[in-house]
Amino acid sequence: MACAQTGSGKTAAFCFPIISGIMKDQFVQRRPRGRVVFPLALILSPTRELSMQIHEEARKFAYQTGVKVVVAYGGAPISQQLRDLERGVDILVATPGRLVDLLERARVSLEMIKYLALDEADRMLDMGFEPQIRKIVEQMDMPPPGVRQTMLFSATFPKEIQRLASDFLSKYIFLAVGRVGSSTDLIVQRVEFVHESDKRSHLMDLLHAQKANGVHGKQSLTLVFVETKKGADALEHWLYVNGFPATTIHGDRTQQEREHALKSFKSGNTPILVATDVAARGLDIPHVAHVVNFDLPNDIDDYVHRIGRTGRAGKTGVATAFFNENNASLARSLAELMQESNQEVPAWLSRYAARSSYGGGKNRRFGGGRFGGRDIRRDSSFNRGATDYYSGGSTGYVASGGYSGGYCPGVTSAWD
Ligand SMILES: Nc1ncnc2c1ncn2[C@@H]1O[C@H](COP(=O)(O)OP(=O)(O)OP(=O)(O)O)[C@@H](O)[C@H]1O
Repeated sequence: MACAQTGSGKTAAFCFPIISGIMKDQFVQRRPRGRVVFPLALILSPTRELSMQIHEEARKFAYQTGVKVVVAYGGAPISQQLRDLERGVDILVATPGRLVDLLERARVSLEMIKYLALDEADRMLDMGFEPQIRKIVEQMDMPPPGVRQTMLFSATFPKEIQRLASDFLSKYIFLAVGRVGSSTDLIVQRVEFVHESDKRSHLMDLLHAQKANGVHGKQSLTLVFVETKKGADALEHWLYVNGFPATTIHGDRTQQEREHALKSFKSGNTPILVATDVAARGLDIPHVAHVVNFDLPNDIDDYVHRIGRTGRAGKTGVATAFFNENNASLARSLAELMQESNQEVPAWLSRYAARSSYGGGKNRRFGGGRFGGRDIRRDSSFNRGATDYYSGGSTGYVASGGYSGGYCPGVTSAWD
């Protein structure tokens, strides 16, 4: 179970060990049985675009190794994906829905899986995805934990989800770089008080100011997050008629439209992308200079992922949030997060924070101890072998700004 801030390079952190493991152990690739294929590794991610991105990265990393990487995701014709699978697959990158489809059609068997990676693991295991993940991991033919190696990666890891995740692991190591759920201080975070009715004109002011400062165009893209699909379409249209070429990505658009929008944004043809949370996690788009939370999410972890679309791989970025009374339940967690990453917290936000209590909205990570920012096995309420795990007197678990890990006795850490 591994946590590190957005943009810090988690994709490589799970891809390299998988590729290297496959090469080193020289697993005998099982020949397809009829039309069934037997991948050795499975990487699951919550969105189609993220699966595509991981596939592209993994293919680069596997260049000339002979390790074959194939992707399968929904919304695209299955026939091409089946043909790709038939050409051979060592690592399968997939979204859960399409994978279940392939398993039910008996075109993929998980019998030979040695490595299972869940990217954005907390999202994969929250309400929406848990049944599909359980089906894939526990009810098909995948080898049990211990026989396969399971890796869970995310920048955030709420307690409850850590608990759930432990079902898929045996004697696991918890690794955290920095504080779990924190945002990188490469991102300058600004929060502005904007009434609902003023949001559009405020956004327009921001965009005009950006333009005046030369921060506009191909080299400095702006990503605007809104709450609803309808809201995304409406804002895109409004921006367009007001002279700011924009495009949009959300769940009601066809996959082709989504891919086209992303391409147009990446290339700078439409330097503004209006998106729902479907674009919040994992997407690595160079030159995103500004993330605007036009509508703030209810969950602070979602905020962390959204702003993490900028300030990646050592680059700096800016994130602006429009806050008003409707977001009061987020005030406390937002103020704490900002403080933690050395940001200036406006006095009015601190006042909101002082008035509100934890547990508002869907602030899962405040379900108990602050930030859920550590290995839950250290909590006395979690008894499943907790003492055994730590009787080795290992190191601290999550140290702010440093590396830390919790180990089972006899397990060596990557940092030793
Ligand atoms: N060692 C490295 N040196 C330079 N760039 C790197 C290195 N490792 C990763 N990168 C680059 O950093 C960027 C961010 O990596 P990646 O997308 O894996 O982040 P992440 O930690 O998965 O973020 P998120 O939590 O948002 O999914 C990518 O463009 C990647 O190519």
